[in-house]
Amino acid sequence: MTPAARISRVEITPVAFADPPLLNAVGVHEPFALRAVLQLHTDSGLVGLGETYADETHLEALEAVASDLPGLDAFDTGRIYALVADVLSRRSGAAGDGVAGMITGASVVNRVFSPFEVACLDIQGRTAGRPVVDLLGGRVRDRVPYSAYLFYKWAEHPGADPDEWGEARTPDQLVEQAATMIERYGFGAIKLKGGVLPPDDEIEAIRALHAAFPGVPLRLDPNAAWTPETGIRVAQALEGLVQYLEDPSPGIHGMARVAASAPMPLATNMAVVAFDQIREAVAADAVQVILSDHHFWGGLRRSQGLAAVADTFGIGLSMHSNSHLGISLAAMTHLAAATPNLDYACDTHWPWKTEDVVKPGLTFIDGALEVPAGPGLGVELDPDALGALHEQYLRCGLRARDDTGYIRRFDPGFVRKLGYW
Ligand SMILES: O=C([O-])[C@@H](O)[C@@H](O)[C@H](O)[C@@H](O)C(=O)[O-]
Ligand SMILES: [Mg+2]
Repeated sequence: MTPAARISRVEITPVAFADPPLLNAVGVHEPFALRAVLQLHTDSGLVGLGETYADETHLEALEAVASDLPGLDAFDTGRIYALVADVLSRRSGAAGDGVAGMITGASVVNRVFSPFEVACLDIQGRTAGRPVVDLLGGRVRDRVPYSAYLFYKWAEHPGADPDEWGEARTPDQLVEQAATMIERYGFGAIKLKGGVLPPDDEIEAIRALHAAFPGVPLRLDPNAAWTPETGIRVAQALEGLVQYLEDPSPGIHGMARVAASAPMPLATNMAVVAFDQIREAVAADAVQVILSDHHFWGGLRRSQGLAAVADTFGIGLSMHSNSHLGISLAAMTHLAAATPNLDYACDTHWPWKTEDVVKPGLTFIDGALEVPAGPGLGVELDPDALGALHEQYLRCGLRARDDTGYIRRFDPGFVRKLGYW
């Protein structure tokens, strides 16, 4: 019988890694993105890794759970889920939000549980000598395709040197950005983060990408910056040009109005971010693709639960990404490899970062990742890199993601674009 993997100690390390000035509907990325790295130690000397958001309210919730974990078995994730729910129910202000960019309605229990579950699966895999994908039902694909994630961006953070990507404000600059990303990683699908320029400019950008990369599936995601009327107009203008249109308008009802007249599927990581929102979305036929994200859907196994629900209702499944490091990329890859209906190329912010905490890094070939061979997640922490990025966290002074506050330092009249155009 497999020995128990008793958790003896939990370490939570907030880190900051350099992030370019990427624009979105609510502002611009700050010079550093924040993440928390979890290390679950067992009596037997194993260490399981997890990665999650690092906004202060989230860190406090993680710490509260961490102090109750020692003594539990890493195979007992059901019990650990109940413990997370219990710990959070006893904390005032546990619903503290502010972690995931524009994801605000997700379940706090699922968000807090997620990195612990991933770290437990890492331990389970290391104990059994098997990769995490095998604990999720085994691989249904050996290679997981990802998409090129394009952003409008400034050439540099104010006061800093230009970054290697340069400015992107015009269709030509976006085409150049896509060409570089595809040359480096081989991506076979392209997503453009929109909601930055007026919709007609973003339609032009998609037309330019379509002309430059014929046959490559395209997606546009304005993060609900448009009214439903505009969403319908843009959707019709993009007929035949995009694979899906992501979050054109706010809320389940806004999405349902656009969906009724849109010639392509609508995808979301904003209108449906928790299990209790699915019923209403299905009834309204508001979304045709859900972007899963194990960081807020409650870990890898719950994300597979989401996959089963999506399959039941004929809803497609893709994968969402915020800025992340290699532990999360490994977890995303194991999950996607084991989930049959997760068959769109996954999102990843990966090309935008230059620093990491794992070794060896994962390598994209032809736009896809091979499932790490394992055991567990198949990535190892680099203690020096972890220490350096933790120092960077301490020095940089950022304690929560605030794209709006940052952009308003340079553009005081900036307005967040929710149902704006
Ligand atoms: O990082 C960003 O700017 C993205 O806009 C991110 O916050 C979103 O959550 C995400 O990428 C999305 O697909 O909506
Ligand atoms: Mg999105």
